[in-house]
Amino acid sequence: MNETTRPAESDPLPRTAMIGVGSMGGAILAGLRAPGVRIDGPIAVTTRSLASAEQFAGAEDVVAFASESDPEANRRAVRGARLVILGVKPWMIADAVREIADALEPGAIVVSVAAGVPSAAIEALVPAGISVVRAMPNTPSHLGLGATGVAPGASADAAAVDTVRRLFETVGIVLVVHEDQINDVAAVSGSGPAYLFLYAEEMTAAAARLGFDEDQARRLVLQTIVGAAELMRSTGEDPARLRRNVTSPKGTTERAIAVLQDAGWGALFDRALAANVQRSEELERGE
Ligand SMILES: NC(=O)C1=CN([C@@H]2O[C@H](COP(=O)(O)OP(=O)(O)OC[C@H]3O[C@@H](n4cnc5c(N)ncnc54)[C@H](O)[C@@H]3O)[C@@H](O)[C@H]2O)C=CC1
Ligand SMILES: O=C(O)[C@@H]1CCC=N1
Repeated sequence: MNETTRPAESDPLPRTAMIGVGSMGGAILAGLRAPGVRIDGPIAVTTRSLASAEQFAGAEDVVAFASESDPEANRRAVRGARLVILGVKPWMIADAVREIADALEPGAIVVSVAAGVPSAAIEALVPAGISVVRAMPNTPSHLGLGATGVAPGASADAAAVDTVRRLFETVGIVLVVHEDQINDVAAVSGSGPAYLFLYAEEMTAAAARLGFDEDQARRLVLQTIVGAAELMRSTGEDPARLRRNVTSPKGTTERAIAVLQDAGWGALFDRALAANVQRSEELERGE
């Protein structure tokens, strides 16, 4: 596993197209549109609805095509692109790839962010010479705070991996992994923001039950999460040590932590991550 971080300055990314701009594609797109990110030409995107495409009207850095009103939208978007990001749902990937296959530029790189779609399934549908790379990003990419696993398919050489690594470094940190680890990346960081949001929901609800109003509860919980995350990030300290700093012997935190640990907190994460990986494996089997 090989981790890299966002570079201060690098060559422009090659011309890029994105098929499907939903939660994940939209987050990547927002990250790519941030000041300082340099791309060779406007990013071509396709949305399903015309209304979604119209939000980009007048933008200089994005050209949008809507597939509901233009049957050629996806093919138009990928023409001229050296880098094509597939941002549709896993079960739509095969149809999308069949649709664009013969419009792809020779030598283009196709990046799929879909959970549970092996690179080989995409490689079987594209012309020879196209490189397929899998990526497993997460939605904080929107703010340049993403964590992405990148795994080459058999068709991708080191240069293709490097280009995709650079793409995702513009929106956060990147781990280059073997494809057999990509489901694990999905379980940890791909889905990870949702676990944190669930924690925030539950903490806010519990705080409200203690008597805080909704706004007070939200502010206390949000600032606690942001502050604790920033403390971890800025000090680089082991979270166990930071936890011990909060946990006075015979104090209040100790009692609460004991409740969480007695409830099997650690084992619960093992089960949740295993369930996540299992779901990726089901998607691989088309279930
Ligand atoms: N949401 C997340 O946090 C993450 C999602 N992923 C992967 O990202 C992919 C997309 O997931 P989401 O963004 O959550 O789904 P989504 O439903 O929000 O986005 C998919 C988008 O594709 C569009 N679309 C569908 N068919 C299209 C077509 N023929 N032409 C153009 N656009 C089309 C839809 O209108 C929608 O906006 C999935 O494969 C998922 O496994 C990966 C990592 C994290
Ligand atoms: O829930 C999903 O299937 C996708 C993959 C990782 C995060 N969201």
